[in-house]
Amino acid sequence: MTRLIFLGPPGAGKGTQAKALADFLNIPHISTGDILRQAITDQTDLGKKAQEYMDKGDLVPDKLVEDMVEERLQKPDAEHGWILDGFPRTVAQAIFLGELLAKMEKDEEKVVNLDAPDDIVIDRLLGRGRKDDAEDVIRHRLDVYRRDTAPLIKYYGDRHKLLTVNGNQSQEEVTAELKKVIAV
Ligand SMILES: Nc1ncnc2c1ncn2[C@@H]1O[C@H](COP(=O)(O)OP(=O)(O)OP(=O)(O)O)[C@@H](O)[C@H]1O
Ligand SMILES: Nc1ncnc2c1ncn2[C@@H]1O[C@H](COP(=O)(O)O)[C@@H](O)[C@H]1O
Repeated sequence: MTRLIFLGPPGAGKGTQAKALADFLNIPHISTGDILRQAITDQTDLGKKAQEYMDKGDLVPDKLVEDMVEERLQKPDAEHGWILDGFPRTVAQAIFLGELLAKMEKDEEKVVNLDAPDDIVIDRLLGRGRKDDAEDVIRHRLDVYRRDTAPLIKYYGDRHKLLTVNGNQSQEEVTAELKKVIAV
């Protein structure tokens, strides 16, 4: 059973790799950013609440994202594994997820830390062209990552759940390294 969490700065390639690996393993790729962007497109209550945070590159409040993830992980397609991309992003979210998975008796998750240097990820994101990929917003998202999300590397390392993969390689090389690392 594969339950993987992808950690890493914006632009490290989490979405790209999570999608490739989820297709390969035939399990759902659950991206909280994708779910939130869809909610904005659909103009749901959640989307309306999330939009101002996302446009600025700030984190959406924990409770909104936690409820969304709890609902998603209980869907039938998530029964036999998943890859979570973009969640958790704060220690509070990690504690929430740990308790949720323990309650669901599915708490043998592993965490992949996919890293790449700032100059590389900034270049990649400028080329991606999403609404929140303007340079000032990218730099803010990197600051938010360092302040709120990077502490999760130690959090999961302390719990012996952390695997590390170098995101500063070609997409094919990263995929190959990932497959090797998750096989151990
Ligand atoms: N190994 C790679 N080499 C070069 N470009 C890459 C690589 N991996 C991903 N990219 C490109 O970099 C951009 C960002 O990748 P991706 O969306 O997967 O990152 P992310 O970590 O999910 O970012 P975010 O957290 O901002 O959503 C995309 O345009 C993608 O095509
Ligand atoms: N786990 C999350 N907590 C708070 N805010 C989140 C979370 N996941 C996504 N967001 C918001 O969505 C954008 C884009 O996320 P990507 O993972 O880069 O697609 C992010 O900046 C937050 O505003």
